Amino acid sequence: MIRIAIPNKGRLHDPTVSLLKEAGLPLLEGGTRKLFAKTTDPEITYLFARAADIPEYVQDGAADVGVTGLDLIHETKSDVEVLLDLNFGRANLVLAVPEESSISSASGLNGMRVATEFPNITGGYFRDKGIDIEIIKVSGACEMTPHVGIADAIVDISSSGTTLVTNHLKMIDKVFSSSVQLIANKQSMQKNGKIEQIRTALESVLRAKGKRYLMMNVPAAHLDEVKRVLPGMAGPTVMKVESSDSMLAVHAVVESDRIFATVGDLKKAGARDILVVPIERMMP
Ligand SMILES: Nc1ncnc2c1ncn2[C@@H]1O[C@H](COP(=O)(O)OP(=O)(O)OP(=O)(O)O)[C@@H](O)[C@H]1O
Ligand SMILES: O=P(O)(O)OC[C@H]1O[C@H](OP(=O)(O)OP(=O)(O)O)[C@H](O)[C@@H]1O
Ligand SMILES: [Mg+2]
Repeated sequence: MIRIAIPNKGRLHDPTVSLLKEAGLPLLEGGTRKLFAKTTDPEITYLFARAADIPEYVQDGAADVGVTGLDLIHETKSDVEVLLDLNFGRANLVLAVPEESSISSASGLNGMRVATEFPNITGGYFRDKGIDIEIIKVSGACEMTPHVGIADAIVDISSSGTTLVTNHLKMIDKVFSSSVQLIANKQSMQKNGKIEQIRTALESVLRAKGKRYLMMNVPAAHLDEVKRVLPGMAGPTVMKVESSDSMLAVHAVVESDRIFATVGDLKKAGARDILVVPIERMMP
């Protein structure tokens, strides 16, 4: 039996649930007030927990696998296996001071107070630089603290940067770069191959996200031109069209961000009836 801890609410909940569904492990019974949910695999259950608690749940074996932010894994100093970068929930922990402050680098904060929800990461950052500061631990609304005389600077999460601007703060350094990770308990890793299967399924979804499947008909006389347009990764696959002697069906996998240009070039090279299809999963 494998128990996977996933964020019960907050901004990580929905994207986590969607990704698991795409990987073939949908939540069968949901609802944010539930503690557990089943999936199509009888050997796997979901446990709903706060994103910040998941690293320790996984470290201690309350869950075998977890989905949570790298910042939370480091902050809690959890001893877990990081299996896969799930490539969403990207955010930076940044060092920021009031807009009007003359301080422009971490060293300018020697002897001052820094408010944060991440005392361990923040402490480590300043220690590594040999800068002595006092950490003020807060559990939210960190941006407010410099304006009410509680702190001189903050280390807080920033993604679009809007919150900093709204609160008249400016970033002076990037402290930590985070995104959501798949993690596992170290002992559970040895239990069976199920965790590796989960990792592979998620990886195959992520790999497919940046790709599209292209299908087209190509008159045989134009095949060489069409092949020149199609980037060299895999294929293309070329098949005879049964009803025609001179027409070929060509299939290829193409990077999503090259689709627009590639389709134009394929048309010019003589391809017709071009279809662009999303790919659900790609296994090597
Ligand atoms: N813009 C953002 N603000 C806050 N956290 C973010 C942002 N983008 C990504 N994250 C990541 O989300 C995780 C925090 O998840 P959590 O569930 O606590 O967020 P939340 O949506 O702010 O929940 P809450 O409403 O309880 O504060 C961290 O790993 C953090 O790096
Ligand atoms: O750079 P931005 O895109 O503006 O995002 C960053 C902000 O979002 C988060 O706050 P959240 O909404 O989670 O509120 P909280 O502080 O109560 O957790 C985070 O703590 C920042 O304040
Ligand atoms: Mg928050």
